Amino acid sequence: MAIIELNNISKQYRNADTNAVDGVSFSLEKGEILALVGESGSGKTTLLRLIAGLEHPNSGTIELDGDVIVSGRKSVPTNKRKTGMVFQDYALFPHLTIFENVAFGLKGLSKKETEQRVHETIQLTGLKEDVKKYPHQLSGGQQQRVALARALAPRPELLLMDEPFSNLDTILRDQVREEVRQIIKAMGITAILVTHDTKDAFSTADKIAVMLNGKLLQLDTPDSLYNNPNSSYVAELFGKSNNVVATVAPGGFKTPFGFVRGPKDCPLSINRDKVNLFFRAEETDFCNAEEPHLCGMVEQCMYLGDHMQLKVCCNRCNKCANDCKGELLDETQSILLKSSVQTWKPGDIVRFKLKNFKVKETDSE
Ligand SMILES: Nc1ncnc2c1ncn2[C@@H]1O[C@H](COP(=O)(O)OP(=O)(O)OP(=O)(O)O)[C@@H](O)[C@H]1O
Repeated sequence: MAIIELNNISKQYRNADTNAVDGVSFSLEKGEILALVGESGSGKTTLLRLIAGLEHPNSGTIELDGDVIVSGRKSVPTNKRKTGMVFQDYALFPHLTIFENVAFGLKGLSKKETEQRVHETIQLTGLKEDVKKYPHQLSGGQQQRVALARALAPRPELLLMDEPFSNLDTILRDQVREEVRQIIKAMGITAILVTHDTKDAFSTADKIAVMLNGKLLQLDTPDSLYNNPNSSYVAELFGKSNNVVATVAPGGFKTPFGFVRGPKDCPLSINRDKVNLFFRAEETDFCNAEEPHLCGMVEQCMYLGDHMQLKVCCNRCNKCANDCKGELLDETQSILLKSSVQTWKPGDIVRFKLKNFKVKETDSE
């Protein structure tokens, strides 16, 4: 059953020319974690605030746990929505202890019930030793957990988190992401987190929604978004990708880098001469001149720690046995390859094959 359902939600701020959120619809099942990703100004925070009740949309409806909470002028107040919120700066009360911070949102419970609920939540979030401390006595990661515990203590149906990891350093961030996911999953709560960091999204969420200019471009599992992006914008957001223009030929495709044999399940009912071959930098293998291969020339090398990223242009010299010279469609095309060997230099000839690629009739943008 859907816990949250948005239908055609739009929001235009006063004096703005365009919608900050533009016709967004999606639903989430109980227990799912969704990450909203997108560049700055794409509308992520506005969407979260609309769900929380901190903003009201110009149009559209929102249902939470089967109840309509937003429709026309109807807007269930924030404190009556079964949502919990974790803010980017945690927004803890500095003069209250951790216990008091976590207890803050608990209304209508007896003293005993409050104590029990706070202790249960604190236990889950691993803060048992810290209940009597004040926020400034805790590390960033611990404060993050207090903010999470405070949002979770009232047992919301939906947890909303705005850039929850952005104040943490890289090492702590990896650890806290994992902890947060485990806590949310252990409680079976549905959650939406806003982030501009795709690593946050990949490591924490079950589904990812990509936003641009207020619109939802694609909502899918991390795997589908990575392997089947519906636009070059989404593809680029999740890692370096290549989109090579190719000519359809018997048995495959002619590209500026050589001939690519068509996969068995390739949609060769393609009704046009030119297509795009989409593949990621890591979906290639280097090979030698004796086996069928594509080739190009290294134009630029970039050291990236454990690997090197090569910018490869089409090979305009005659050193390679692979006859790609006759098939040049667009000599200006270049691709990115990833190599664990770090000895490449500009001008080197690269021979490679595609382990995997997708044929796209047109780029959907
Ligand atoms: N209170 C406001 N009044 C007017 N315009 C606003 C307001 N809040 C946001 N906007 C505008 O709405 C658009 C979406 O902003 P929003 O903060 O939702 O994007 P975002 O994706 O969360 O960005 P960021 O990652 O930088 O936080 C932007 O153009 C922003 O300038």
